[in-house]
Amino acid sequence: MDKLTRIKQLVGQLNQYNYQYYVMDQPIVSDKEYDVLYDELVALEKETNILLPDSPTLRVGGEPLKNFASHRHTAPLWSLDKAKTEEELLTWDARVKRLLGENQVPLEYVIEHKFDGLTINLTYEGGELVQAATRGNGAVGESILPQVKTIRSLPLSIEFEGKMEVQGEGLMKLSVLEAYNKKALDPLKNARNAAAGALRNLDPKVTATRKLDAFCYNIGYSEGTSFATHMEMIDFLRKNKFPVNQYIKLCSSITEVIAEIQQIKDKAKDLDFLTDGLVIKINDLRVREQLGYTQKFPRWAIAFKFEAQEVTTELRDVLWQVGRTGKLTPSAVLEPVDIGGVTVSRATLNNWEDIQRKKVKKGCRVWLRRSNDVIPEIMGAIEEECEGAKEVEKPEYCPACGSEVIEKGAHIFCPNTLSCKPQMVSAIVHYSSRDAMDIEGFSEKTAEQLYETLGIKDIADLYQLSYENLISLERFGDKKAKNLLQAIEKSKDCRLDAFVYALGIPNVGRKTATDLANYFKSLEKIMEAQYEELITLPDVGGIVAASIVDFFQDEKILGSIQRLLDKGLHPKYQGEEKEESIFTEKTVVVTGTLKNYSRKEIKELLEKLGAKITSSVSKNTDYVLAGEEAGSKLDKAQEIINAGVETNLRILTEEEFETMIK
Ligand SMILES: NC(=O)c1ccc[n+]([C@@H]2O[C@H](COP(=O)([O-])OP(=O)(O)OC[C@H]3O[C@@H](n4cnc5c(N)ncnc54)[C@H](O)[C@@H]3O)[C@@H](O)[C@H]2O)c1
Ligand SMILES: [Zn+2]
Repeated sequence: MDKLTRIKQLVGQLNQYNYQYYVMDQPIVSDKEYDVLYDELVALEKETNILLPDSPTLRVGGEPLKNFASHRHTAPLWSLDKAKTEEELLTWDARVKRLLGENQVPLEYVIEHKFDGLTINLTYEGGELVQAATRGNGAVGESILPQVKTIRSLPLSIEFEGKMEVQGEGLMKLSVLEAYNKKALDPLKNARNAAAGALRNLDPKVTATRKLDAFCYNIGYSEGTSFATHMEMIDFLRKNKFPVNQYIKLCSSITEVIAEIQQIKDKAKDLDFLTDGLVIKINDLRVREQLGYTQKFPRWAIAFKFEAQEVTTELRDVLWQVGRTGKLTPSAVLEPVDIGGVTVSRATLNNWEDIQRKKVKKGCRVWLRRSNDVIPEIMGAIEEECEGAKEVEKPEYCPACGSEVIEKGAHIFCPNTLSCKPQMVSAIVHYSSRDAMDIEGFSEKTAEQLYETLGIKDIADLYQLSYENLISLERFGDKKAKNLLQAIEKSKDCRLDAFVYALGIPNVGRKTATDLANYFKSLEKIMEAQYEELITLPDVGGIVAASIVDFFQDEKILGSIQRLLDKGLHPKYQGEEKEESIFTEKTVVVTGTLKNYSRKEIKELLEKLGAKITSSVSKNTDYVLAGEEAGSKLDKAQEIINAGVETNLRILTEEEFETMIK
């Protein structure tokens, strides 16, 4: 293909993607796929000097929708040039310095998050928010004032009275998106499009249901004030109570910028809002004026893009796997794809209902998102690319044992708890795991042998195994058999919390098992616990409480537990574990904000160290642990010490505390 043809093809394709992304808020390719084509176009245009008039490299964003009134911005809005590597960043910096020429001042740079939402431009006049608009094509956007007013963090009135345009990004917090998707009939695939789609919805009531947020980062125009630097401008925004993200870093060289990027790059995944990189800007606004703009970007700023955490790929198949509780979970088989530097070929689809809601079919292209290094999740299908795709069939029979399955809520179960192999094998492995009964020597392989060769169909059967049984198994010698028998015997004398965990109650992890043991102190009491009482425990919510109650109402389970007890199992409550420490029996007051502990964490740690925690300071207090911005309690402690009365009271900083417990 000759280059002109390819250029025409790319322009056509990218304009189509732009339309889907900017106008419809329904992208059909990932940003990564878009960027690859865009970069190819930029390179070809440079090489051939051919620039088609409708090339996306000449234009900002997309055209405004006719349904909204259009709004002409006083100061135009721009796109951002981007760098993906340190070299590209250095090239940008060199270009800036070259443009500034000889007698330039040393440059300062600010780094901010690059929020991935919808650009909003807010107009204030006489201290009131009078207009809000999308970026549109940079010169003209859509007027979306009622929609923007649903964002509670944006001020409707401010102190400053001149005319001013404030730019920011409207977004949906990731936790809000997750909560929304749990209930939504039509789950949202991505936080950016969720925010963009909500703000460009004609009905502000719909916008309000999405509970959007915003961060402001620029003043495009302001009457009667001027700022020397970006930092000054940001201060002004903060003073006028605009939502400004707390992260902003001032650097005095490009080397410092690069070091900072290295520092915070990996932390971006943990933020509660979507970002697609960082923005680096020259701090001095007069220098910005000198540098000016290209057709599309400011020359004084650049986006440093991170590796995408969202990609698209093909869903090839869905396999159903049977877990310990008999639940069938769908596991997606994908065409292998690189996501954030890792190649993945499997992903989670939570359950049958999830597959329906997300409208995914075998052969569809799907959106895949990776967060916090867990297994990536399929967010939804690209409906335009599901042609010829086949429905995922709802399993009628267990893939492992062939039993007819049953449905409970959104989930599908194999009811054959007695002879469905994966259920029994994983139940044995869980029961004997270190945090549970700690029976050494139970690999998955061994559990399979017991199931297949010895016909173990119930955990209680483990206590019936004989030396002859075990020695008859493949890869079992005298020593291995004896050790295993001994470990099984030893487990009869077990701790209550370990036993409760070993039972494998759905939604009850090790921590909850310990809490239950500490609270109820005996197996009988836990088995009889009522829902109302369970939910009074600190970390037990409705779902966990209901699982516990249901579990102990199941006849089969009660039978199993009884058989275990008949075999001589004796779960004992051992009392709460407390470490002997300098804090044992000491009275401690915590005040102010600690850097390394939340209130709950420090309370738990101190309790574990044996301290008594109280809330008011007196001369009988032993320690006041004072974090930042400690107030009246710290003053009171100081007073007591200064008064010279007889007291053991000591004030500790967080650092001192940490050295003491080392
Ligand atoms: N998937 C698709 O189909 C598709 C289509 C078009 C564009 N895109 C994506 O969008 C990118 C280009 O889009 P663009 O021009 O809208 O955006 P951009 O990536 O060029 O960035 C400019 C925007 O960044 C935002 N921003 C966020 N935080 C900021 C901060 N701290 N300071 C300044 N600005 C900040 C602003 O809203 C500004 O408008 C492409 O690289 C591509 O990844 C994807
Ligand atoms: Zn089964």
